[in-house]
Amino acid sequence: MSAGIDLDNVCCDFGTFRAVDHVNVSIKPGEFFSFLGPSGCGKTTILRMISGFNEPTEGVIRIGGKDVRGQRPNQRPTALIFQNLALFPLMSIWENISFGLEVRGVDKATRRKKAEELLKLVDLPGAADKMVSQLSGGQKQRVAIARALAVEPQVMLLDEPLSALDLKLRQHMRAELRAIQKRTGVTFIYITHDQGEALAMSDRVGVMSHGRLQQVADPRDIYNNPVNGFVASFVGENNVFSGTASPDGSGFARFDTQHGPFRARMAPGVTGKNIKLYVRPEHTILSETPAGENSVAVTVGDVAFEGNFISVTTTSDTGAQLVAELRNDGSTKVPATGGKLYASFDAAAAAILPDETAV
Ligand SMILES: Nc1ncnc2c1ncn2[C@@H]1O[C@H](COP(=O)(O)OP(=O)(O)OP(=O)(O)O)[C@@H](O)[C@H]1O
Repeated sequence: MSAGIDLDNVCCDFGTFRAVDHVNVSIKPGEFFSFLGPSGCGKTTILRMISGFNEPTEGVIRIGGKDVRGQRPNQRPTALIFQNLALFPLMSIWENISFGLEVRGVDKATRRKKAEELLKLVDLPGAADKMVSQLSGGQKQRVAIARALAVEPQVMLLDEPLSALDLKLRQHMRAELRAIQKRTGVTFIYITHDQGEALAMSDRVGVMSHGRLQQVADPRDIYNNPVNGFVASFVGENNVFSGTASPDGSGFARFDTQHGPFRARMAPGVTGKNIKLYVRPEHTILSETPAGENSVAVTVGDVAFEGNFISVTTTSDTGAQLVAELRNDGSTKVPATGGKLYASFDAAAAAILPDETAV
């Protein structure tokens, strides 16, 4: 069983400081939803309000359609997993997993059976009688998930559970977590400041800044169609230009900058003083002759070999820095530092966006 969660105009104040500011989102039953944002943007506070450790100052939280205001954490159908797993070192793995059931008075044979089922689910069959110290970091993480699932929560709340693991294991655990979520069908709400993690695992991502939800969309849309400069910059890299836009009424605009005029996408309704043009390094092309519109003469600076791509930092004659990422297919021509080239980008691959716009 899984439940949906509605956050309806939710605010959370600590004294005069507003940590969560009018957050509105409906998370569907069985969805893998991530809150993504920098440190201090209010992610943990949202999770704590859903689990009942904090109450909203304003607004309503519904779990499975029911207003949960006033319900204590243990009365809510949620389970919380932290980075710090707090497994019991003196208990075996199966005892750790079934601890919540023991507290509820479930008999030993049923507990053991349930623990073994859950160990299969998290891909650790045969680990029941091991001790915590005999497991690797990733295996401990799976035991923590099994322990949380043992009490059959309708919603799992995960607070940066992978951040203590090394990079390779973290990447492996992304796929594992996603698979466990799909197998159980339980709603997962995951918080992280790691964009790769959020994009790789989630059905939808909510990007947060300063307590406000900036955009809620599926990972592709977050990356390909960020609604503002904050989302564009937090999720991926960009070349950024300041300037003045003149929309042409067809979803594009001329953008006058000190480096010359450009053309880029501009959604209707985009206004504000702090609009800028954003284009991703992988959409920035280097060529020996100007390549149509949005072309700037540049000098090649740093060339960094990153394995699957080559990152080339260039500077225009007017002082703009443009980074181009060239995909390494084994025969990619690597530009020489000091070389004179043209950097260009397609108008459809660039977007004119405001700084921040909360949803
Ligand atoms: N109990 C509290 N009292 C006062 N301020 C708090 C309290 N809890 C959180 N805050 C503040 O609220 C803001 C949001 O904190 P929160 O822990 O939700 O951020 P976060 O996005 O989860 O950050 P991190 O990724 O660093 O954990 C921060 O500025 C934090 O200092």
